[in-house]
Amino acid sequence: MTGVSEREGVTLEELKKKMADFAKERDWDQFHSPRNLLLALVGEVGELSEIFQWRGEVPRGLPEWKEEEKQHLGEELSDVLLYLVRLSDICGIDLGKAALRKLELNAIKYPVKPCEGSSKKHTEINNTDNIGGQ
Ligand SMILES: Nc1ccn([C@H]2C[C@H](O)[C@@H](COP(=O)(O)OP(=O)(O)OP(=O)(O)O)O2)c(=O)n1
Repeated sequence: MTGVSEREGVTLEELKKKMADFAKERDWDQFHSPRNLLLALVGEVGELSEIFQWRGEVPRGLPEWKEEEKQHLGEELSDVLLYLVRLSDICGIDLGKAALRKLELNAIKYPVKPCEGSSKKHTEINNTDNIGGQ
């Protein structure tokens, strides 16, 4: 597609505003209800999954993928992000703040020492252990 901007440092606030403008200009606020947005989000997660479906595990950075395939991946990831941002906005959740808080909670739930090198769920971790490599 031509005339599509590519810029670094985009913020959630900016995406939120652009989605709100996009919907308003089209008189689509009526369709952007929490439930509709959630279903749209899940649909896009399905489309994202299809890209990886049947490929088996793929190496980080997707070195074997064609440029068109990576562009398609970027589009589906963006659909997921945009619906997530919009859903959060419509529900009155500040997604940036909520995500920062969640990161802090994650750090408490998964302290470095017992979790290092382990993919165990927090419910299986004994804080007095240094599990290492499990
Ligand atoms: N009611 C709608 C419909 C679309 N969009 C926006 C958000 C998504 O980023 C994108 C989704 O558009 P499509 O439903 O056309 O889905 P795709 O872009 O994935 O196209 P396709 O399903 O043809 O692959 O458009 C929106 O905000 N509200």
